[in-house]
Amino acid sequence: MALSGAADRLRGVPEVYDPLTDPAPAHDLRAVLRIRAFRRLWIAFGLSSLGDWIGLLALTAMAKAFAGDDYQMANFAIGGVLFLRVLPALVMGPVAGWIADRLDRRWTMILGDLIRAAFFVTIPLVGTLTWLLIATVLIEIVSLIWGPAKDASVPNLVPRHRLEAANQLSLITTYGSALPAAVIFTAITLVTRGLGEFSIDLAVYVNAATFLVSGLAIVSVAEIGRAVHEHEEHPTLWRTMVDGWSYVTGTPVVRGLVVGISGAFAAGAVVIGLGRTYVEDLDAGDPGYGVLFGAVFGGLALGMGFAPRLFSGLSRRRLFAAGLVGSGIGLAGLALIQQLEIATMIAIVLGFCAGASWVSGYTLLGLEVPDAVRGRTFAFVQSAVRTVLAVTLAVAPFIAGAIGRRTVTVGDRSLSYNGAALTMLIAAILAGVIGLVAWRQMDDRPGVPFWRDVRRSFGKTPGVYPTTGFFIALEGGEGAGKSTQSALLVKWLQERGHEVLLTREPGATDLGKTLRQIVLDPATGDISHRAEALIYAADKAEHVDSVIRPALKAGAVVITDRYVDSALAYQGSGRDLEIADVERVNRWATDDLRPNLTILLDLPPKRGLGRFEERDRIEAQSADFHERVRAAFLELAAAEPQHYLVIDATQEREQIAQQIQARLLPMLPKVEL
Ligand SMILES: Nc1ncnc2c1ncn2[C@@H]1O[C@H](COP(=O)(O)OP(=O)(O)O)[C@@H](O)[C@H]1O
Ligand SMILES: Cc1cn([C@H]2C[C@H](O)[C@@H](COP(=O)(O)OP(=O)(O)O)O2)c(=O)[nH]c1=O
Repeated sequence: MALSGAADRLRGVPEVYDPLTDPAPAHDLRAVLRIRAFRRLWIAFGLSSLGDWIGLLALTAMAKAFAGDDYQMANFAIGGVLFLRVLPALVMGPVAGWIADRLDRRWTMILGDLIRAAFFVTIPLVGTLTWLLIATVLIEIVSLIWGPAKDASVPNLVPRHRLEAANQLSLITTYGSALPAAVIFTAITLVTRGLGEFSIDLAVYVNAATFLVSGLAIVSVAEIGRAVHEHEEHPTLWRTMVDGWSYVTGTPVVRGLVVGISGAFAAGAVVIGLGRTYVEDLDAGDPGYGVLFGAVFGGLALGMGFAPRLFSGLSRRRLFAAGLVGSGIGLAGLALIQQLEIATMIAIVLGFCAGASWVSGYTLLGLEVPDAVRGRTFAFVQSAVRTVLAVTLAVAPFIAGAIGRRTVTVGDRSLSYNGAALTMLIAAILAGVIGLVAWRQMDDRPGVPFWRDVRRSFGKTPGVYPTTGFFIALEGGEGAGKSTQSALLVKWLQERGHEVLLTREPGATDLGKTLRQIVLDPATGDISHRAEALIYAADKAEHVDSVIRPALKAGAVVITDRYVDSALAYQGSGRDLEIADVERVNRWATDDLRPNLTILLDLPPKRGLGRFEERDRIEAQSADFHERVRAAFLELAAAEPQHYLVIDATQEREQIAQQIQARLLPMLPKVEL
């Protein structure tokens, strides 16, 4: 890869960026932005989001201006705008997804942006409240089709393992643009204060301009394409809606995700909806509301941006559920602790948890749902989320108002509470319950304690992935078929023109042979577990330094039969050592060099050991030992699916080989012919 790259540079051929061979870790946001098509979509989308927020601020301000001085009228007008913004989603969310799935996604987005720009321009030109409300509905309908078209295109632009980072960026952009939008809006209205109503008109025009530019930016993203429907009959609209609904409700994982994503959203919305009355009860007024609002949004952005990386030891499903429970706990904290400074900090944590949940939920959904129904499903989620938003924003203050402020006296103790706090407490319980249900339904690591996963997240290094050559590790228990598959793999790679080096641990170097002799000979007897771990680690250090790294540097595909995961599984989980300690030693020994792909051949230990008769010192360990080893391998793979291929090794040799080839094909460096 590097050799051909260097040769290309010498010949003056510009190197084509290939996202599949980019060695940057999967969560690297910059790596997604290196993909040109996605970058353009992202810019367009960022502008649309910015416009959306400016539009929200400008239109509410304008509605108030149209309504005049009457306080109640002004509230109705503002309420009307907010309500009409969510109404279309409630009525036609699924239909919008159906339409988005049928249409060319690129043209849907381009036209959608241009139409929205045009509608926005007409609002100040016509200048009546009625038209403002009608235009709001029309703009919202267009947005409803635009959104799913955008969401559904992302998986076609970025490789699977970068989908999470891409979705994270989308979400950060959606909510991150709220702040610059507020600044722009304030700046416009401040600067043009003397111009009266024109000042808000100007904000609306700026907003229209962002949509115009966004539409033009998408013109250049030719890769977006449309969903594949070639051999499919076109079902009726009604059928599609019923199918969409039954698909979402009939697939437990998808159903759990939709419920959970809505729950995360509701937790944030409760704070926004109740925030104004909540801070009033703290005697904090408007600035307090601003701070609380900012805290939730800030936390949300932080959660979306950093949670997956910070908690890299948690699987996405676990992060999703834990985020929900965390939001519930945060809400309960807000309800119980009525002091602005602490409440602000809790609001940040709450936003963070909701954001973490949301970004992992979206990512999981993108991975679970097939391309042909993705538009429909995302549309479904969006309408579910908007419904929840509308209901929460409308119902929460109502409940709070109905409860009012009360003081209960029991004996000589009196307890004061207010409606907003109590409503938050109810919402907290709901969010917590949804989170726990999601956890129970979707946990992909049963039996692994949550806190162990969390602890594992900290102190973890991202690892070094080879940028030249390609590094493959085969892992699995005894007799899983590693030697068999590595031989088949070598043959296949060589046929495709790759330079291949097959090696193994322990014992691939002179030093290694001696160490192997010591550590595997039954005559060695019982040695201290730490000594055993260090011998294996010493073998690895020599192996990486004198065999693996030089071969990778020369551009070869290196296949090793066992690597660091074996040490983590055998010495870490099989023995009584702390996995984290074994990991530190081995990361140091290998200079943190990690395989681009680890192929785990998973087999019940009995079947593997049954495949041969002799036993070395390790193979002779108890059945429990081998069960723990197997579980440890699976756990390692589950935590980082983008770097693993787990294969059911009870299958036929050929079948296994084909699955390995299919996964490797798009990842391998190009061969220079
Ligand atoms: N898919 C398979 N199904 C049945 N037997 C297999 C399969 N793959 C390998 N074997 C046999 O199982 C034994 C162990 O395989 P091997 O590749 O040496 O495993 P490992 O290197 O993981 O110890 C060998 O006798 C091999 O022929
Ligand atoms: C690389 C490595 C292997 N081992 C064990 C696993 C195996 O039982 C043994 C290697 O034996 P070997 O016969 O080479 O492996 P296989 O069973 O795949 O043919 O060493 C560790 O305990 N720690 C390690 O770090």
